[in-house]
Amino acid sequence: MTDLLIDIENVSKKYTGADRYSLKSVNLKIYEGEKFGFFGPNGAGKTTLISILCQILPFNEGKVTYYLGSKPIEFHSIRQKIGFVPQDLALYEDLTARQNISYFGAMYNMKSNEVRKRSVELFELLGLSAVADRKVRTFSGGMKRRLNLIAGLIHEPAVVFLDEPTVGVDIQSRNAMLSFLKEINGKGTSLIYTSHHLDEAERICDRVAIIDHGDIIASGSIPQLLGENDVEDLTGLLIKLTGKEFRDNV
Ligand SMILES: Nc1ncnc2c1ncn2[C@@H]1O[C@H](COP(=O)(O)OP(=O)(O)OP(=O)(O)O)[C@@H](O)[C@H]1O
Repeated sequence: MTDLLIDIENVSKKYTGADRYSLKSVNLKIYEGEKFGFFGPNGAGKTTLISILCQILPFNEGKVTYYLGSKPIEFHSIRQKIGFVPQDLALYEDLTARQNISYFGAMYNMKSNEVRKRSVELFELLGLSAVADRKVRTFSGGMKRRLNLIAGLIHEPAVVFLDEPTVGVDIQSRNAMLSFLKEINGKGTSLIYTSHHLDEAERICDRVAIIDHGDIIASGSIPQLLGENDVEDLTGLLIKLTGKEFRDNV
């Protein structure tokens, strides 16, 4: 087993004014170099958990410990090594793609020549070289998603949190994004990911956790969970474990 990366112990979250917990005593260990996925119905708690792990959101109870080279480390010491690709696009529509990435690079304290060099590589890999000097507001949804991915990865983080990174994109964009994520994972970047595209998850993830009503109801490798539950794929697993009822109309 590789080194521990994040240890989540009894983490609970109740939003201010809410009458129930969005996460209920969540326990989970994530290891260095993993491609780890959170899956579950709408409102299950995936974004809440990812936001807590990125320290964008506080939690009420429990503990999250981060590790580097198997030693516990304060989050602020590894902040620069963390990338976040949010579900809501974090882009400036009136800036060009290149200007957006320069902004994110500066936010991560990168030198401007470093940002330039890396953005040329990433624009090429994700098919944005020809439009790098166009304003983002002229971009298609797929182009914006690809740029959103570059924005979260420009500083070559060791760990990347991705909250539905491919929502609303076509097969071509998705394919380019997934190949790119696999490539950086092959070079050592840990990926912590959530999506409603379960076929995509099957391509990407080593291990998964299924969340429902703020509880982790199963976790393990995909083959292990499919075998234990006697189902063929992640869709079958999710339906078996979380049922067929709608969850977002309460
Ligand atoms: N700011 C907030 N204030 C109050 N409740 C919230 C807030 N954000 C989320 N919630 C609630 O917390 C629960 C978990 O929401 P969360 O967005 O984490 O789910 P999710 O699994 O990411 O859902 P989806 O798949 O729809 O994105 C839901 O019941 C949601 O209504």
